[in-house]
Amino acid sequence: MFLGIDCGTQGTKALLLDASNGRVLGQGSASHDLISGPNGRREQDTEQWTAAFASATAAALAEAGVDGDAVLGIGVSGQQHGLVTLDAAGRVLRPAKLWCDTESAAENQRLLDWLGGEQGSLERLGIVIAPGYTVSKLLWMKARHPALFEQTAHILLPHDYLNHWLTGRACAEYGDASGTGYFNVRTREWDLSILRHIDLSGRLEAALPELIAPDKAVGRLRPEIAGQLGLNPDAIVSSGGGDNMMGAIGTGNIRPGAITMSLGTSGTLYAYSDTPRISPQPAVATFCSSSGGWLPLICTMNLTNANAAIRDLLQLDLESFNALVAQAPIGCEGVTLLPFLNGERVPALPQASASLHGLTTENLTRANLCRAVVEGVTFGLRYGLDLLRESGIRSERIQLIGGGAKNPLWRQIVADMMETPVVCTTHSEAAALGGAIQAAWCHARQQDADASLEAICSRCVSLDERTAVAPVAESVRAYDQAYRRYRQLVASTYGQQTPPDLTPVAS
Ligand SMILES: Nc1ncnc2c1ncn2[C@@H]1O[C@H](COP(=O)(O)OP(=O)(O)O)[C@@H](O)[C@H]1O
Ligand SMILES: O=C(CO)[C@@H](O)[C@H](O)COP(=O)(O)O
Repeated sequence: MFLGIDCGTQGTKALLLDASNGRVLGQGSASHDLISGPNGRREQDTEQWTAAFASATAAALAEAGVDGDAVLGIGVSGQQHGLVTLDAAGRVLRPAKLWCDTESAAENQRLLDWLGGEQGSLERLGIVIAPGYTVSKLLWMKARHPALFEQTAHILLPHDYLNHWLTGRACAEYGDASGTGYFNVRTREWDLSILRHIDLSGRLEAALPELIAPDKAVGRLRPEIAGQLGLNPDAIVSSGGGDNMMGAIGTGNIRPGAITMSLGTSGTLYAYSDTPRISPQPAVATFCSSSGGWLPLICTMNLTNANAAIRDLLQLDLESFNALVAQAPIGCEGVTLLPFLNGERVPALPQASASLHGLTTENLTRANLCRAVVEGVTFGLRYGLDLLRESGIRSERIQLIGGGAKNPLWRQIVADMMETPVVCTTHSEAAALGGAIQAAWCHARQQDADASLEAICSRCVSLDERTAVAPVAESVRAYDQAYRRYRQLVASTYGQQTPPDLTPVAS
């Protein structure tokens, strides 16, 4: 039995997997709050993660009716890029600064200039550092919290922090490390010089966790944690990884040929590659995978959070919101919402705010507003898919995961807007499933050095053909029109900030 945990932005999900037959025996979840502040601050208390870990795990074990002693391994997936700082005694110094925090966008620009711009960043790191990546948070912390910065003895990503809490060991693996901005994705090594540029004292280099390969164990549970969680003290903790890397494993995206799209707090799109094929497109982040290869990825910052903002404004529950989306026609009778509430990573508009266009007395309806936000966030992913395809990535189908994938209408919107068939995997909590699968792989490798991840994925991952939808020609044409309008509006609203490849296309 293996436990997969996914510490996402809005909550933690736990899943108990019988890896011998691929059956998911139990699941649990618990939510987190965001600390929002001025200038795009988005932080979270790490105590919420550990508390949510414990309650989601208890719920999964209870649903399965399984004793925690039966758990042989745990794999932790976590929201990428967040910064957790610990002092020498292992105490958390301040709330975790998250992937969606744009407060350090100016620091990111300064670091990008130091790297020699997008080209310099690509050459040196294999990725273009973007607002939200860990590295700019370090520069921000040095300026804003110098006393805490001086006490920093460990710099960890969210899932590294949870692994440290579980085992007492500070480790990192390549996939999540590649989203820090101080890691070379080609050579899979830390890039020390950017850390030295931030701080000459050597403090940051000394605070780096040890890198391990994705099939290696971080260690075993600390006895007090095993007791607290009611888990087997001999259970191993696998390397874990970023939620997208674990989502790739949990959708079987460990060989070239598939594209996974996640509709979570963020919108992501990624495909496995067995070589570090660095995309010349700055928006495509060629991260490492947590299965031995690479994972070119696109991430939009505003997705279900933007839906939630409109839902809250109109005081709607999820069901009523989805019903209103279904009532409005494609294109929302001319209403377009550019959903960049907290700046945006793809398209690269870190300083943008959201805007609403095309309102008239006739079309200003709740249904059009609800649909306009769903269309607006999905257009960002359409732009991302075009960039991924321009980088040479092909796939005949999109595998859809994340909370939003549960909505059949959104699945059809994705199929029509991307002009590509869509299908969900049987288990929508793909990142938690990926964690459990990786733990099973790591456990198997301890007995047999050749144990294959592919064999476990083929037992545990399947597509749910009942969710399969194909694009409808008439809708594809209607979205194409609406997407042209979206591009024109981005260009006219954000002017010179607009990425050159997002300028309007001729009709
Ligand atoms: N049926 C649905 N239709 C639309 N959105 C949904 C549906 N079910 C869940 N969601 C949204 O999915 C989001 C959570 O997705 P999830 O992938 O768990 O996020 P994260 O991992 O970022 O915490 C929530 O904002 C929720 O409103
Ligand atoms: O920043 C990225 C990817 O680069 C995000 O995808 C985060 O990893 C957050 O994920 P969710 O909470 O939306 O799952």
